[in-house]
Amino acid sequence: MTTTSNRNISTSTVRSSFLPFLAGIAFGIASSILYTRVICSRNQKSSSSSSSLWLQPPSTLPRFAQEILSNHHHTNTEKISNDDSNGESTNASSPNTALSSENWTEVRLREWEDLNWRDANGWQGRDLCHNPQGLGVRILHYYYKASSKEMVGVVWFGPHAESHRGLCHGGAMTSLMDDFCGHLAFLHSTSGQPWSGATVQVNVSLKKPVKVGSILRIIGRIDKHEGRKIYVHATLDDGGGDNNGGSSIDGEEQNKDPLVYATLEGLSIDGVKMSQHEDPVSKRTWEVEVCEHSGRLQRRDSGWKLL
Ligand SMILES: CCCCCCCC(=O)SCCNC(=O)CCNC(=O)[C@H](O)C(C)(C)COP(=O)(O)OP(=O)(O)OC[C@H]1O[C@@H](n2cnc3c(N)ncnc32)[C@H](O)[C@@H]1OP(=O)(O)O
Repeated sequence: MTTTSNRNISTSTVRSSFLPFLAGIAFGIASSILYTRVICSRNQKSSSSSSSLWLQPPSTLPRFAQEILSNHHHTNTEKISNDDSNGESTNASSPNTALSSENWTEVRLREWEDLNWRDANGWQGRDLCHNPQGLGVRILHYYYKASSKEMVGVVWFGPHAESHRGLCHGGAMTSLMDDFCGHLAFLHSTSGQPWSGATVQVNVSLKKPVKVGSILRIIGRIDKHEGRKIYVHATLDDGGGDNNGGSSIDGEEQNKDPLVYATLEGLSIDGVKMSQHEDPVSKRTWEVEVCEHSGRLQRRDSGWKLL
């Protein structure tokens, strides 16, 4: 009797303490499934949507960039000779006005765009600023005007340019300035060849932090060409207009002074040969042509004709 009742007591005790335990486990499993399915999928969604935001520059460029792209549209081959005339300089501080003067050519190097050609012709990696798949600082376009020795570029600061919490590394801005100084000097070089010269000084003044994901403008000119020394001044800014968030009370866009993020005083030495290669690629020259697809003037290296 005693034994049976003890058994009953112990069975019911076990039942009463085991059931909540089982229920607890079931609840735990259900919660973890719920967490995995709902919370994690939400996290995955947000991380994938935020990362996809940053994999490419935005498809809609700011107004200054659209102006740059539309204002250099030419089809008249007569402009090619004008473009090469080394005329007097224009005011580099009003670039959008200068852009409408019809003498800008898009600068294109095959090694920036044709990655198979690049790999087959001695390059060993990807360009720091011109890699079409690059996620750091990426120059989307360069336009050059020989008559005023000016260049303007559209630049995207991608996710790999980040330093502290959504802000870009000063080195990303400085890399951009180095590239700008070098290529402007190459375009102006007496040799008429890409990569002819070397940048020896890049004095960059960082004025304002650049946010990751920004599209900015770099604009500059050759200040002086003394002997082999080419002095370059450039400004990284937001292009003015509506890019700094300005709009008038009636909603119309205001033209504001551009916000300046950095300035450059650079020096390149003309004609320095940094590479020992002696082949058709190293003998390329700059050629100005009307692009058969867009009808736009382009300053392309002659390597596009090399098989
Ligand atoms: C074909 C492949 C080309 C690749 C090009 C790559 C594009 C680049 O811009 S590379 C970017 C990084 N830059 C570098 O790595 C450059 C490193 N520097 C060097 O290799 C050497 O300094 C080099 C080869 C440029 C020197 O060239 P060299 O022909 O000997 O010039 P050098 O005679 O020393 O100097 C010429 C003038 O520039 C001046 N100068 C040279 N370096 C500097 C400097 N850092 N700051 C100020 N002035 C300078 C000299 O004082 C001299 O002035 P002056 O004529 O009044 O006496």
